[in-house]
Amino acid sequence: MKKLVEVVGLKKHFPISGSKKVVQAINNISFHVMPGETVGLVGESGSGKTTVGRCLLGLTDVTDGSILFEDQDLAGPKVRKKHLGDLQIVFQESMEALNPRLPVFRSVEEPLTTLGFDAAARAERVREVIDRVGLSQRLAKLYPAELTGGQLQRIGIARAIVTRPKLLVLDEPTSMLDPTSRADIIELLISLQADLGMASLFISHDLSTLRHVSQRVAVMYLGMIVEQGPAREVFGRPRHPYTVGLLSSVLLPNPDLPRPVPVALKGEIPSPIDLPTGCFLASRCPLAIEQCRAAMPPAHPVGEDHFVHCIRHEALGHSDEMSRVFDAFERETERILSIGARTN
Ligand SMILES: Nc1ncnc2c1ncn2[C@@H]1O[C@H](COP(=O)(O)OP(=O)(O)OP(=O)(O)O)[C@@H](O)[C@H]1O
Repeated sequence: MKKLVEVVGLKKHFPISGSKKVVQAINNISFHVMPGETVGLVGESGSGKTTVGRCLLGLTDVTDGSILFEDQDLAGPKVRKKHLGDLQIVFQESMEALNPRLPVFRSVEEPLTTLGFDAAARAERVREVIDRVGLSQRLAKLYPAELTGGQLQRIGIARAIVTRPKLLVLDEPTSMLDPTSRADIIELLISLQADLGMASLFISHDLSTLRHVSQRVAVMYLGMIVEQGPAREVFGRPRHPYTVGLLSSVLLPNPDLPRPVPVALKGEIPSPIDLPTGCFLASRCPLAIEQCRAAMPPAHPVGEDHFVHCIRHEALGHSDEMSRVFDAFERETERILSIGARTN
């Protein structure tokens, strides 16, 4: 099957005013999204997830590399224009994407106006998507300030799907919501995707949500993808010390879960302005050896469609301790996601 989106060697560096240095937000990443699939992009705050989404949408220019959509480079203005309605984004807070002075249906129809739809076609599409996201038509006449967080997020989703996109970028779409609204929105997104056949890039630092929604997942650290592969493999048998550390840290607040964690990352995250040579994780990784500090590790295949940038991935092994941690992670995921089901 043809790839829907292919990102090749993407770099994004932000200049710092009054300095020759730059913020190295994205450092040579490559990944793809197949039609209809959900790819999860996970990483701690500042790892570059939002910047990847913004580059895809053309909201920020890229420093190097290319983004292909159905084999065409989006860098060409004509190609970007041709695919304007094909790529859409849902932000963490839809309030920011909506005009506070307009009833929300006007914000939902805006992307159609840009695409040149006439008033009657716009009205029909808006009615259709308001229904589809589970809101009453009455609510669409209200102003953003009159809606709850969950309703606003549904409006943000309606606005994004109104052009019938092939790729939806979801940038932390549930992180500002209470647990019940969060579970509802996740279920809505899953059902929309099944009905409309859209692909999505689901950006989140919430591993439990990503485990639930993604078919494949890419783990970011300091602007690099350190591990990518099928979600069940990456979450069930992670092969990069950073992924193991990230999963272990989710479980730490719960005293009933196993410890000590299999990989405890030490120290501070290096600054994206002064990145170290070699592996960016070396200063924090308990498995690091001299060679890790000498050169950036290339991608090692560790399974079908599963890669890690780590020369020590074999040393990670797969202990009983680690299995218990990941079983506990699965149970924690089920528990969190069942909250919405129970309260509905
Ligand atoms: N406009 C900008 N100018 C300068 N630096 C920026 C800009 N936007 C992002 N950055 C920097 O780029 C890096 C990546 O930021 P980004 O927001 O993409 O990370 P993130 O993983 O999405 O984090 P979060 O989960 O907190 O949103 C950070 O160091 C951030 O400070």
